[in-house]
Amino acid sequence: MECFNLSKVYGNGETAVHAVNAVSARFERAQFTAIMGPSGSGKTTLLHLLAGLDTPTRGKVEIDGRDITALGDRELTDLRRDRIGFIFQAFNLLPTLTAEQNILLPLKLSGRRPDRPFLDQIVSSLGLSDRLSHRPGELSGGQQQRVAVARALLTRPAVIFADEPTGALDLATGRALLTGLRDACRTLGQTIVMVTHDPVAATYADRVLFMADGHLRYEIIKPAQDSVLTAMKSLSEEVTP
Ligand SMILES: Nc1ncnc2c1ncn2[C@@H]1O[C@H](COP(=O)(O)OP(=O)(O)OP(=O)(O)O)[C@@H](O)[C@H]1O
Repeated sequence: MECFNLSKVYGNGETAVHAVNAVSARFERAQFTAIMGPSGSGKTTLLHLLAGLDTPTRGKVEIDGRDITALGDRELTDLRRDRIGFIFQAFNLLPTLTAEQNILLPLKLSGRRPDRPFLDQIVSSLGLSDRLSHRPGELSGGQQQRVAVARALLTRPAVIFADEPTGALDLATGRALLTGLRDACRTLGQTIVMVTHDPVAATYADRVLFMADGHLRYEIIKPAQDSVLTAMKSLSEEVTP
């Protein structure tokens, strides 16, 4: 996946906000990228533009070599369903379906058959085997989050987008989730893009992109906690006069 000169402006005239400003970046296959930056720096907006959930004011996004900003609504919906996985903080599970039905729903909607051995592998690696018949309301926050991860992985999407995926989880569950994402990236070749405020979560990624005021400012390859903290500190000092 790649984006070129991507910009998003909200509003116009004096009140215009350049939420994302001329961002170009490449996200390789099997690469796990974390996006960090101060509050309001444009992280979520960038994620939404990359995922085709929002349309840019300028620039373009290519997934699998296709310019998604040039697609019609129908094609974009198909692409999102078939090639993109989402893990958001509000897990978007359907309350009336069981965990298993929730996991299988995207495949069902696209008329594809589930790969049972693959489903079993994902479910057991996420520790959900004995929870499949539960409805979301009968699961803990961490379990619901893992159901959302299983649902995202099962379709074998080209790219998985995660917005603060560990935000609502306790430490151990959060770490398990990040390990699961990193393993999926390695073994299934998925591209992962994750917005996070947590410097420890960022160290699970292959690289961290730092945003400030809508711009991409730094890139750290193979992030360690101290290099991430140093970059965060220097950005927040720039932003807070
Ligand atoms: N729908 C919108 N209309 C107007 N302004 C918006 C809209 N969405 C976001 N913004 C503005 O764009 C800027 C970037 O917002 P964004 O949510 O992308 O930041 P963020 O880095 O994800 O922040 P946080 O870490 O607080 O979640 C902010 O100034 C925000 O107020």
